[in-house]
Amino acid sequence: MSTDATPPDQVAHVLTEALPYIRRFHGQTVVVKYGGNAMVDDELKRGFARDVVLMKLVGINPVIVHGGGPQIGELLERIGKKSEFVQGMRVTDAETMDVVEMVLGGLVNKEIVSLINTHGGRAVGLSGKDGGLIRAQRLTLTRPGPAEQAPEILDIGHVGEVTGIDPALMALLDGADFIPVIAPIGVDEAGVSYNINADLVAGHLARTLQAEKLILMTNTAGILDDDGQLLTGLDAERVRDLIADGTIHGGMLPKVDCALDAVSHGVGATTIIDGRVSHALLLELFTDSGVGTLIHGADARVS
Ligand SMILES: Nc1ncnc2c1ncn2[C@@H]1O[C@H](COP(=O)(O)OP(=O)(O)O)[C@@H](O)[C@H]1O
Ligand SMILES: CC(=O)N[C@@H](CCC(=O)OP(=O)(O)O)C(=O)O
Repeated sequence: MSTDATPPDQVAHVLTEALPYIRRFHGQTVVVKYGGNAMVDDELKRGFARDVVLMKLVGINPVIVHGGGPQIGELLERIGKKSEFVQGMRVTDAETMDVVEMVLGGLVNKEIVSLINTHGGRAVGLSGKDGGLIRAQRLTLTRPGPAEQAPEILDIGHVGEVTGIDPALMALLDGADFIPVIAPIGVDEAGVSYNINADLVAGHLARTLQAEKLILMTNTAGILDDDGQLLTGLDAERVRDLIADGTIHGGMLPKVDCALDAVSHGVGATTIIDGRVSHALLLELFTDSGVGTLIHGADARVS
């Protein structure tokens, strides 16, 4: 029974609007990237956990990849270490890598697991090291050198790129109705750990699992144009134009990169949504209007 003043016909309308979406996503995998900037207040975090539990209960298979950039920055600051970024990636020396493991694999991961579990779900927290889930190698970044000289190779330490994802553990968890919550840490064959941008992990995972949808939750309404207006639907060509003219930059670049990669490799669609909006996940998945920016492939369904 509804406890607020919402008229019954509106409640009925919302539920019937959701029905075709529930049918469409039933049995499908949806990868959700929960960005550190979207984890801003306790009420929003509880709303996120409830949305994930609801997804699971209506037969969707949610897989959560979380970030935690601001949370890593906070702990580094507390121990008197400065955060430095090169091309959007955190320079990660051995000490920083320890902090990344503590914050992502420990604090943030377990907080999300605990929230989902207290709202009726069965979440399991993992980093990419568990079960060899995320294989990685050192990411090489370059900067153009002086005229006619080779590009300069930049050393940013333990920053990784995904070389492979082993879906076996995901299948096992899905089969037993658990919700995986994944910290973006990878490991190479020698057992060396890498700090990986969470958007890139989410994109790879969506591709490996052939997800129906990849949802990136961040701290803007979606992709905005130069006048600050929300762009609701973009195809690959338009995204490339927006990158070329500088409208898309900074932290939005890895998101659109992984979105384009995902939709060109079998993922139904990617949406970039505002994690600061209460129940943004439900609005995105189960309403006609959706929220945020949808990036679709050439032959994708636009919904
Ligand atoms: N065209 C754009 N539209 C919206 N945000 C953009 C755009 N280009 C760059 N950005 C920046 O990207 C940021 C989101 O990336 P980021 O800070 O890395 O978020 P997260 O922590 O969620 O991964 C926005 O807050 C904004 O500053
Ligand atoms: C290499 C690199 O930069 N890794 C990120 C990993 C966390 C992340 O991606 O968190 P958000 O999604 O909240 O930004 C970092 O250290 O901040």
